[in-house]
Parts: sequence; structure tokens; C-alpha cells
Amino acid sequence: MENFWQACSAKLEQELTPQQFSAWIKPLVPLDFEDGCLRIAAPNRFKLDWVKTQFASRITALAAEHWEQPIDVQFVLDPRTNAVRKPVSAPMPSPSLAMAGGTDYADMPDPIERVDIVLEETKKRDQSKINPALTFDSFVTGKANQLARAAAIQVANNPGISYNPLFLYGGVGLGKTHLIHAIGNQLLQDNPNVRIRYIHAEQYVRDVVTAYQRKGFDDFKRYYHSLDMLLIDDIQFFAGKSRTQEEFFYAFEALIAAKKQIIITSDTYPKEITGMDDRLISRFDSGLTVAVEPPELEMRVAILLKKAASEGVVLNDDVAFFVAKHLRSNVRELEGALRKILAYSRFHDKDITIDVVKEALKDLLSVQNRQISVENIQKTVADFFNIKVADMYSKKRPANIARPRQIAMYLAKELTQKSLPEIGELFGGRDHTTVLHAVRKIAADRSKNPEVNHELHVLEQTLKG
Ligand SMILES: Nc1ncnc2c1ncn2[C@@H]1O[C@H](COP(=O)(O)OP(=O)(O)OP(=O)(O)O)[C@@H](O)[C@H]1O
Repeated sequence: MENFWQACSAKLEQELTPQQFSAWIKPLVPLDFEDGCLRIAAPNRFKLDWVKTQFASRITALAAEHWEQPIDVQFVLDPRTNAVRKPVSAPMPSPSLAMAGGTDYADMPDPIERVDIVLEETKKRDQSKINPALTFDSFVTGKANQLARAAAIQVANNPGISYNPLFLYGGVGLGKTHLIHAIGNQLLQDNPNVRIRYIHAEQYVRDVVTAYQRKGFDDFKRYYHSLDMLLIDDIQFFAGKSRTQEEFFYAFEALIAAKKQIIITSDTYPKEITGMDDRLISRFDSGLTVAVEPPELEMRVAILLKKAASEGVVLNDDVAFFVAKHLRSNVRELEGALRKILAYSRFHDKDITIDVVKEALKDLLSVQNRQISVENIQKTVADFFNIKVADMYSKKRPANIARPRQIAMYLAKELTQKSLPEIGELFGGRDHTTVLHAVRKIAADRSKNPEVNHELHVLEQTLKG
């Protein structure tokens, strides 16, 4: 038995990382071997459960190899630990771990060991660069992101199996980074030992440059190729960086072949990324590609209410609607506005009313309104759809003109203070019912069709500058 355990330990030491080996294998003690049954003791219930789920099959296989027959390997709680087991009142893990779920420490008998494990998990979490605050729980769902969220949950539950790579794309501040951190958090919660890494593409480029300067590509490769999950954010930053793309290609191939999960975000869908190697583009599209759309009004309201509640503030619905109606571009902008409102109301010791919001967001709202005139909208929409500005006021009605004109009317109603008759006047003296019809039609299309929503979002962003 001793011989087997020595050989088995040596083998596992080669196969595992030093941290894994010393955390999980070193503390195991072989107890006895009788009638083809080997009993191995773990020092506490936490390690026992972990070893059973993670390493039992490998150790059983090594035992069968050693004795050249099937061996019944049983993992038990170390009897000596049980004898000295006392009630525990050790400190709980750090709030960040608790927030993200983390391990259930209640069963751990030894306070020192408990602290060790917490420290080890904290170190792993730090290395992973996963932000514990960005979880599925704190992610508000709506039409705009429900598909992306469903895909993210699927991947978090079946990493490396369901969709690989998962490619999330969408405009700035729409929650892509949040979602991929949420996947990472769930994985770390399910298995604190998982080797996972979040990296922004710009950092990856810098790492490639450093590896190049220090001739350290072997270490670089070893590290990235050994991960269980790689989360890479804003991959459009790889554009034109051929050496980075080459390295990433190797990492991609190695990870996918080993059924390790890759998750990528970008500001646009794979084929639209410029300056990217074709073989990478085709690989980005080989798993599942999902868009994260700009949030619709109800979702913007829900986000404001949730973010305010997490700050301990109950926001009135009318206030949330006012803010959501005026700030349409993205969630980051909403968060910034909320921070301003909360700071303003605290500083002036005032309740949060619409008037207070108008005051607090004075600059932001005036920027929103200042640049946008109906003429500006007509020109931008005409450019976008490649028609003449004159077609905005003309009586012509072919679809390629009528639709952009309706979109321009909708945007004029949404983004300016003009009334329906005023807008009608500016569109070649049309009746206000024509404008109303256009506004309703485009609003309905927007709520049903993510592509229309995306198109309008692009136009709004362009108009807001
Ligand atoms: N659905 C959501 N629910 C709650 N918070 C959200 C949601 N979407 C975005 N956020 C928050 O908005 C901020 C911006 O989101 P995030 O950084 O994930 O955007 P992004 O799509 O990655 O943008 P970029 O392309 O600029 O990196 C973050 O603080 C994030 O937590």
C-alpha cells in the first residue's frame, strides 16, 4: 500500500499544479488495504468531498494499474480528525467571496485550515481577475439581453461542452463584460479550484509584447494553454496586431481541442471586425455568436431601480422613468447618472424628485438636447440610409425612402422637444397623424425586432456624438 501511495502521489504531483497537489493530495493518508479495498483518509469533510468529486476516478485508475486488478478505493474522514473535532467559531470568508457564493465553510472543522482554504481561494480569485460583484444575480434581464444571458448560463453550467467559443457582441456599456464575469463567478463558485482567467484584449496584447521582449513565449503559452476557461474582452483591440493574433490562434486551438471554454466579447460581430486574420474570424463564429442589444425603456428603469436599491435607496418609479426616458444610450451612462443623482441628493440633503434629478443631471441632459435638431436628424438618417436629405421633405413614397423618413420622424419625436405638428411641418408640411403613425410603427418594430433596435441605437449614438 505504501509503495502504491508513493507512486500515486508522484504521478499526481506531475499531473496537477503545485497548489492543487499541496491543497488536495498531500493531506491524504492511506489507511488500509484489505480484500481489494483501499481506504484513503481526508482530514476534513470539505477536502473529502472535493477529493471524491475531483480526483477519485484518477486515483482509482492508478490503483487498478498498480495492482493490475479493479480496486475499490474508498475515501473516508480521517478518524483522528473526528476524535478531536470541536465546535468551530472561526471567521467567515471575506465579503467578496461570500457575495459571489464561494464555498460552504460550515462543515470545516479546523479554523486554521478554514483560513488556509479561504486564502487559497482568494488567491485563485485574484489571479483569475474575476470581479466578484459582477454576477448573474446583479444582472438585470430584458429583451435586449435575454438571449445572451441564457447562453451565458448554459456555458456556465456546461463549460467546454455547449457553446465553444461563446462570442458576445454589442455596443459600449451594454453588459458584455458583466456577463462574462458572471460566468466566471459561477464557475468559481461551483469549483474554486478551476483555472480561469479574465483578460482585456489590450492587456493580452501587452502580455504578448512583454513575452516577446523577454523571450518568454514558452511561459506565456504554458500559462494560457493550461487554463480551464479563458474570458477575453473587447477582442476588436487585436485588429492589426498580427503577432498577438498568431499567439491567440495557438491558444484558441489548444483550448478548444482540450474542451476548455473560451468566451470572447467584441463591439461587433466576427465578420465585421476589421484587421483580423480570416482564420480567427471563422473560428470566432464556430461556436455561438449572440448580440447584446441596447436596453429597452422598461429594462433601463429596472436597472436604475436595482442599482439604487443596492445603494440602499428606494427610487420612485416616476423618477426612474424620467431618467430612463432621457438617457437611452447604455447602462454605463445610466449608472453614472444615478451616481450623480445620489451624490447630489445626499450633498444637498434633498429627496430625489424629478426636479432634483433635472438639477443633478443638468449638464448631461443639456448635452443630450443641445446637439439634436430635426435638421440634424434628417441629415444623419439620410446619410445612414444613403438617400438624399431632400427626400426627407419630398412627397415621394417608395419604401427605400418612406422607411428612413419614418425613422427620422420617430427620432425627432424621441430626441427633441418638438410637437407632432411641428415635426410634420419640418418634414415637408405633413400632417401630425402621419408623424404619429410613423412614431408608433417604428416604436413597435423596435420592440419586436432586435435588428431595428440596434439600427436605431447606432443612429441615436451618432446623433448624441
Ligand atoms: N443588464 C445589466 N444589469 C445590471 N448592470 C448592468 C447590466 N448591463 C450592464 N450593466 C452595468 O453597466 C456597466 C457597463 O457594463 P459592461 O462593462 O459589462 O459593458 P460592456 O458591454 O462590456 O462595455 P464595453 O464594450 O465598453 O466594455 C457595468 O457596471 C455593468 O455592471
